[in-house]
Amino acid sequence: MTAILQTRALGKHFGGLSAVSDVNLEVAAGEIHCLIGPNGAGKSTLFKLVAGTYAPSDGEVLFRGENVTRRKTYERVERGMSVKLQVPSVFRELPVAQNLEVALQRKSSGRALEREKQRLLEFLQLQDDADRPAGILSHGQQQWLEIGMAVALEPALLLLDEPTAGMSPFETERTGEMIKRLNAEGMTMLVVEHDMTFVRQIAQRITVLHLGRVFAQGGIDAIIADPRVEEIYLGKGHGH
Ligand SMILES: Nc1ncnc2c1ncn2[C@@H]1O[C@H](COP(=O)(O)OP(=O)(O)OP(=O)(O)O)[C@@H](O)[C@H]1O
Repeated sequence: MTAILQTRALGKHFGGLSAVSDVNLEVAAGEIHCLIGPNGAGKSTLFKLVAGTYAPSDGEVLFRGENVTRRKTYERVERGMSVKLQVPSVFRELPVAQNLEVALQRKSSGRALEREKQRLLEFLQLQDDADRPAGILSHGQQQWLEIGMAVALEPALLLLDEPTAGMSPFETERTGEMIKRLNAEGMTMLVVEHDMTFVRQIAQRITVLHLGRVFAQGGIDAIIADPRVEEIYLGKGHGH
């Protein structure tokens, strides 16, 4: 397995609270890797450590073989990471197409940019909304637009924090299809997600966090069949 992303004994504490401890995560090039776990397990904190939003208290982050632990988010983006956070942060006043242009300008210009913009609008099924302000799109469409803006950077690794939060089952399923299509084209994904139906739809490998630590790791079938994983979701794992 070639790991595109690795964390080594990664930890983050906030004062006396250990949000993430001793996490060794490996994301293989080409896979869709989901990060799951009960509320407060440390998923968002780990995500922010990988993205460079937080500096770790302990340990290292390696991306494409390079130690990026001290690198800022934009430096990680320059090296091929792209991040979509949980809350959509599109430019609400700007038309949908122009939002994509802003992102595409980092990689292309002229006719190539135009072509790529059309391709993305189609991919996101937002062609009919291209000239409307992004702020009037539905919540789900805004999430898609933001995925499109992250994808515009042509990342090797796309980080998605709860991409289906607030979506209807129909929108959730379509989001899964989009993610699988991007993955089939070669993009590696690390996805934090609560919705297990969605995780089943997309995940190839899963890391389960519990109380800030890696609780289980493996293929989707093994994780779903693991009674210990079910227990922590039911809350029985607490206090031991
Ligand atoms: N900025 C912060 N300052 C202090 N404590 C924090 C901070 N961020 C997270 N925590 C704490 O760290 C722990 C892990 O939180 P985190 O948000 O990473 O978990 P999570 O698995 O993403 O949870 P959820 O599924 O509810 O989003 C929690 O106890 C949380 O209260």
